[in-house]
Amino acid sequence: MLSTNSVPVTPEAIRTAPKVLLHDHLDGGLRPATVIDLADACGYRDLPTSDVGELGRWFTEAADSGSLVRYLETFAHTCGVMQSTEALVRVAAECAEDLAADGVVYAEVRYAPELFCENGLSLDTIVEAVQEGFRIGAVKAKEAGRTIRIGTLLCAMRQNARSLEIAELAVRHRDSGVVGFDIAGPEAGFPPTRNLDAFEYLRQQNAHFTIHAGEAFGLPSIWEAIQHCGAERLGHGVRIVDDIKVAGDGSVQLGRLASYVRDRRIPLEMCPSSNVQTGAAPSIAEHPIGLLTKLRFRVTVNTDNRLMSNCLPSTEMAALVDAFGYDWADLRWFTINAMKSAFIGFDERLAIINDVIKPGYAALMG
Ligand SMILES: O=c1[nH]cnc2c1ncn2[C@H]1C[C@H](O)[C@@H](CO)O1
Ligand SMILES: [Zn+2]
Repeated sequence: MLSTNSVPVTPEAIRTAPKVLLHDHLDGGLRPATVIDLADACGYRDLPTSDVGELGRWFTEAADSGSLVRYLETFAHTCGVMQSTEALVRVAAECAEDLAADGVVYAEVRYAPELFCENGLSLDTIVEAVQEGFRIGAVKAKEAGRTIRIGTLLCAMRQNARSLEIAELAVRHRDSGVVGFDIAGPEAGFPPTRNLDAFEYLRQQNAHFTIHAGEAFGLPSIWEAIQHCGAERLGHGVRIVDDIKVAGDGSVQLGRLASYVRDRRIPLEMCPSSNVQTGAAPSIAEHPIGLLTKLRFRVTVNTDNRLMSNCLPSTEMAALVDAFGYDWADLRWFTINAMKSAFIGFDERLAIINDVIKPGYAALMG
């Protein structure tokens, strides 16, 4: 029951609420002005425009293609300007600052180190530069009165054959901020089972991983990710609705895979705006997140790519409030779901839930 002293659930108030982000790509979250600065500094000449406003709009429009493969083409420009340690440090620092300014208290930010080797940087140097950037950004955020903790996920690209090497890199850096592993890139034609050796290695090492699955391909991809590979979480996972039947009278029947995902509390890293852009969902209002939330799957709300979707964690939540009428209790539920599902240790997760998230929402709920 909400108190009469409850703060109205406005976009501004949502920005102040504590939020947890599990699915955000470093190379999909640059500030447009930074893309232009970095392009100038490194002599990258392929940007479609050097006007900050136009470039921001270009990324959103180009990503708005209805296809994951075309959406992914826009990353050529961000990765193109991230080929030096200076650029990586800057992008990571700004990422931490931007997320903290939006009220994020814990974020897992991911990227594929293999995409930043064009000028000869080693994979280890790349990871160290990004960690340094996150450290600097968190310090700057602290100076601005915001506390943020960032964990890093390393992605291997599905179309390349480097996943074991990247999994080993993640384990090598596990004590300096890398908390897990993922596979990203085109889903159709690149099933997660192509990377079984990497997943086997990670499980042997007691390491954590999530898998992009059920975004541009359906149930077989989700089933393989969970039952063959052992994914702890699903990146997107929207297509799990293909295994749920809603009858005309509103009664709902879950298939075996959907039941398994819900029963095992497998976290769904849902990214509504990104899904509308790639065609995985027709609109925010018709996004499966509404049904999955009603059915109490372990739903979390994420940005995927802040630059390509022109979004922030707070604006994704505000869009859901608009579409589904969610209140503070719902937003707190998404946030606690995400914190419970993070890849950092139990004691740290519990401390953030009890000391930061619950008091933050209590203040808003009155
Ligand atoms: O939503 C996505 N699905 C699959 N791959 C993605 C998505 N968003 C970004 N990526 C890719 C492009 C990036 O270069 C890479 C690593 O962050 O991950
Ligand atoms: Zn993603």
